[in-house]
Amino acid sequence: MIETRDLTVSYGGVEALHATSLEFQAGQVTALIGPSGCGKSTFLRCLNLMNREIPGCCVGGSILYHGRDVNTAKENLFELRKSIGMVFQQPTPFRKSIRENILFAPKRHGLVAGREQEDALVEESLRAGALWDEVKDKLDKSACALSGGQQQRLCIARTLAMRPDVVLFDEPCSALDPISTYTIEETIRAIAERGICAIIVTHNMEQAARVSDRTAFFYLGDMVETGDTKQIFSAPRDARLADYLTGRFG
Ligand SMILES: Nc1ncnc2c1ncn2[C@@H]1O[C@H](COP(=O)(O)OP(=O)(O)OP(=O)(O)O)[C@@H](O)[C@H]1O
Repeated sequence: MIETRDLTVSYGGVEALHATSLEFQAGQVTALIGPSGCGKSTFLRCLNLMNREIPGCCVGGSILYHGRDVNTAKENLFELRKSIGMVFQQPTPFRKSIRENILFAPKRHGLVAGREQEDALVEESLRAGALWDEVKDKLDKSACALSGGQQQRLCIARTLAMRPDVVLFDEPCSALDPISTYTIEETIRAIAERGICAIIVTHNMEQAARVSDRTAFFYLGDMVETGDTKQIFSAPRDARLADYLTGRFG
């Protein structure tokens, strides 16, 4: 679905991510793990070309999305981000109603026409975000009145409303309590079961083990080891990964 080849990122001429080649499949969750500052978020942000908006940031190498290199100046970001959605660490609802949060991007892209289609998309997206039952009677209320966990699920639902085939999660649970975290992990699994490629940056090793099929470990700007999550956690090959998993650093 999406693949990087020799991807590098530098900020102001200093390389923060060294040549990284990784592949991500449809229907799988991949966790990106590693100590603070190792380049996980930098890597994730490349996949929907977000680093491009950071002054002084330079991205080299290839990002193949359905086999097409999107790391080119002519790539249409508006179109690309329709299919590669992103959920951030802090929930970022718009200051609008729950319903308008869901419909904002689909309307801009002309994906819905008429009340019937809008209602169907709102319900489908909120169900996929595991939020429908809690909000179905207050769709016109402000999204900002929801709890933090509900806001994050709304942001997931809003992303899914665009029917993306890749969803990037940058530490989506770090601001949430354990129950909200559990619900979001279940939602991420359900998203992958629908065939979406989900990629999650997390500091929480238990979360990576629970939620992901595959894991990639980053260290000081290098992608050091990748493999099936079970293997990574039970039989790490690289000594730095083994140390990280046993809490010797990070
Ligand atoms: N906008 C930026 N400008 C300059 N340097 C940056 C920027 N963003 C990240 N960096 C640098 O790139 C390196 C990797 O940072 P990045 O945020 O990708 O790491 P991370 O593994 O996601 O860390 P954390 O887990 O703490 O979020 C760090 O040295 C960081 O200082």
